[in-house]
Amino acid sequence: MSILKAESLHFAYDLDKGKHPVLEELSLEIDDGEFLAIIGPSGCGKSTLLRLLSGFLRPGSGKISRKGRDVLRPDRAGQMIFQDFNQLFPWLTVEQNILFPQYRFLLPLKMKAVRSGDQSRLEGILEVTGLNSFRKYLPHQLSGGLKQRTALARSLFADPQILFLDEPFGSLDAPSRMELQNLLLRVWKEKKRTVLFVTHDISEALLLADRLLVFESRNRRFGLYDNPLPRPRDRHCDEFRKRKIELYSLIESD
Ligand SMILES: Nc1ncnc2c1ncn2[C@@H]1O[C@H](COP(=O)(O)OP(=O)(O)OP(=O)(O)O)[C@@H](O)[C@H]1O
Repeated sequence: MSILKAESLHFAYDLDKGKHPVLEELSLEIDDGEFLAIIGPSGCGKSTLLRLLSGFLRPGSGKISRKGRDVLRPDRAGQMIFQDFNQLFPWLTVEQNILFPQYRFLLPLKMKAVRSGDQSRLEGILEVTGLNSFRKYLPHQLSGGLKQRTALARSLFADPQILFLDEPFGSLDAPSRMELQNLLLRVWKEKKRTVLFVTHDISEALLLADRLLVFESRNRRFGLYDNPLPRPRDRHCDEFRKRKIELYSLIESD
């Protein structure tokens, strides 16, 4: 069943010297529980598309709907995570950061104010994201990988239908990146959420996604491709390498 639908999207940024067109005639339907990666060269419009689909931007023309209802603004059904390590509140601990979106009216946030249902959900999320022993840490005491884990945990706590991830692991070193890729896959399988994932990294897209939206060049062409690789995926096998080369040639074919 489809959870998110974009129909004939057009989008241009307004600049002093006129319009800067980014997307033209983009239509897309995303299934509930699907993992879609969005890839393409720098500046092709990946983040813009994610911001449109999540309601942070409005299209110039065309329509976006979630389960049949127009998407007119961001809401809790969709949670966004960015590449930036500084998306946490520096004065709140890991667990307070996770709780904050639901308890922001209760500042200063006392843990005893947390409802028991939320407390057990928090424990589950700290467990699945491996953050239990860091729950009392402040963001400045965390590595980049732990900060991104906390951002993911916070998004999960809001219990979204869709996770919008904009290069969330882009600033991490290779081992932390692999660790978080595995964590995301685990969470995706366990929680059965829809994931839209922007990345520069073709291997990362092939490793994670069911389907890929590939901006093939800077002139606003795109294609949708199923990822036939069976899970769990091995990035060193011949089939993986072959698909990677095919995708590279699509992106560079301009
Ligand atoms: N707020 C803005 N105002 C004007 N132009 C913008 C704005 N944000 C992005 N752009 C331009 O729109 C185009 C698409 O940007 P976008 O960030 O969506 O691309 P991207 O594919 O995500 O790039 P990258 O991979 O480098 O992050 C680029 O040419 C960019 O310079």
